[in-house]
Amino acid sequence: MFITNSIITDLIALFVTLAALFITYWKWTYQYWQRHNIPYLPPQIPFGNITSSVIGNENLGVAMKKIYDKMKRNGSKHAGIYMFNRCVYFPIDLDYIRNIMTKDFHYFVDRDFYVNRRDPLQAHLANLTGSEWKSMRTKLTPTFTSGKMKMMFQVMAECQNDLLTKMHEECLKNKPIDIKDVLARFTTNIIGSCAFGLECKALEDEDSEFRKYGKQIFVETKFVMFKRIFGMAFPKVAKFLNLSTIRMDVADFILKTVEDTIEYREKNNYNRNDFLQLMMKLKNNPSDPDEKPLTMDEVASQCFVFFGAGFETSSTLMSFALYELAKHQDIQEKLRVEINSVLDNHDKQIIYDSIQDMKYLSQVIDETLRKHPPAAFLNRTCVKDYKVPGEDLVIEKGKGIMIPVLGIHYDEEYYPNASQFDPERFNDENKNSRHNFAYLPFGEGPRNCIGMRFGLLQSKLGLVCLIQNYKFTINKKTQEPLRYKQNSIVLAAEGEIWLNAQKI
Ligand code: HEM
Repeated sequence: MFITNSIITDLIALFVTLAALFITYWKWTYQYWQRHNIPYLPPQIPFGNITSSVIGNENLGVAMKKIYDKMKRNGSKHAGIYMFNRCVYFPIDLDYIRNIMTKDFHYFVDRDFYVNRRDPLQAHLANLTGSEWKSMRTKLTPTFTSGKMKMMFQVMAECQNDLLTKMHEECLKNKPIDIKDVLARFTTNIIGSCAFGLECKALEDEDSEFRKYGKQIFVETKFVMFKRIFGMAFPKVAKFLNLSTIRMDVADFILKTVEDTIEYREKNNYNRNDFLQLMMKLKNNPSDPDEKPLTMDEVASQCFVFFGAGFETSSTLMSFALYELAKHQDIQEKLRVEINSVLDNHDKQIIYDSIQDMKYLSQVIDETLRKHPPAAFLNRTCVKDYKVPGEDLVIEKGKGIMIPVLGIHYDEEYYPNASQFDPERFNDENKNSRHNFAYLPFGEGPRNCIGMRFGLLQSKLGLVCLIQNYKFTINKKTQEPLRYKQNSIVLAAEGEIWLNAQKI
């Protein structure tokens, strides 16, 4: 049934009508924050306030920092942004952020990421929501106490010999070192050993499967990044389209590794005090008889997130720390003096207690995480209508919340001369004089990073071992000023960090 005599004219008319409807609907959506009298920045159809990240070359965390800077300059305590046509609440005042992450946490229990639960390995702690998350978090928390960390330290420490051997080989080549790659191999070995009792051989073997698949988890194509952002903006459409954001070959590898290791342990009655053993207990005989045992997919999902979250964030932290230390030789030397003097008091042994005694090392790490937080933003979903205290605003159930970590970490009000690397910002006096929520590298509240102690410990171990033995300088292959990669979940340097290392 044609309206005109030409099918082409009819199709054009249909297209124009649909485009007009789409634009009208989008424009109407883009009045949401104005209707609620909340400060906002003018959005652009169709990507809203994230055009630079979707089609440009800008990391999403950096885009959020720019929004933070503008809104803060305007004196706003909070704002509203648009991701495609999704309305997202953007708190700026640190007390508002504290309320969301801790005091009123029960309104904001879930994250605001798109998850396709039909994909394998997606039932992990970081993705779970509501009561499923709470129950899993309670089960996994005992794995990460300081007592457990102290116990695991010996296993971690054994991995430093392979790190030093690798560094020795790299130095013999007389070429710049891609330090992130070396350190990601080191943390892959640690997490493989501490979590699964496996020797990953990522430092020794250039083609180690763990390194190959580990890398795949974080190498994001533009298309996968687009699907992630699209899924955040349109979770229902993404679910309907069954959009997948996981690499099936990586999922198959992890699933098979976990299945084989569990089978071996069960057949041989082999017990090891590690993360996998705890998972096996939750699968076979949970302590509470009313508790549903974990399925193999659930067990493998937790292993997957611990593996992924465990090696990439810490190796990123160490790489940025070495970058800053290479740029600031005085700070590098001061750290080396502390390391040598503490180790002298511990028979030159890098043990758990000696690492705890290194105060300046903690400051260097804190300052690195301030300047280069691996998670440049955090997010939450509002799970029931929430009245913002002191404001005439109710955040409706289902709305997303974006917490601009990178923006806060560079706010001159909290960190004067913020682009300067200065570990003294984290001495006791300066630390105590700042608002607690001005520093969020591990998130905050009940949903903060469960592996924080583990991540800090392995990063400290790696830095102590390297700074004690090598002097680092920047190689000119490093692209400066440093820019962050666009298609990367964890903040990473564009073009990698290339260092020269000289044996001491
Ligand atoms: C320097 C190292 C690390 C950094 C900077 C880091 C950072 C973070 C951040 C920012 C979050 C989100 C917190 C929030 O939303 O409030 C997070 C969550 C998480 N991290 Fe880490 N992380 C690190 C190391 C680790 C390690 C070593 C593991 C595991 C072995 C781990 C496992 C997790 C898990 C499972 C979650 C989700 C927690 C939940 O939803 O309950 N992380 N991490």
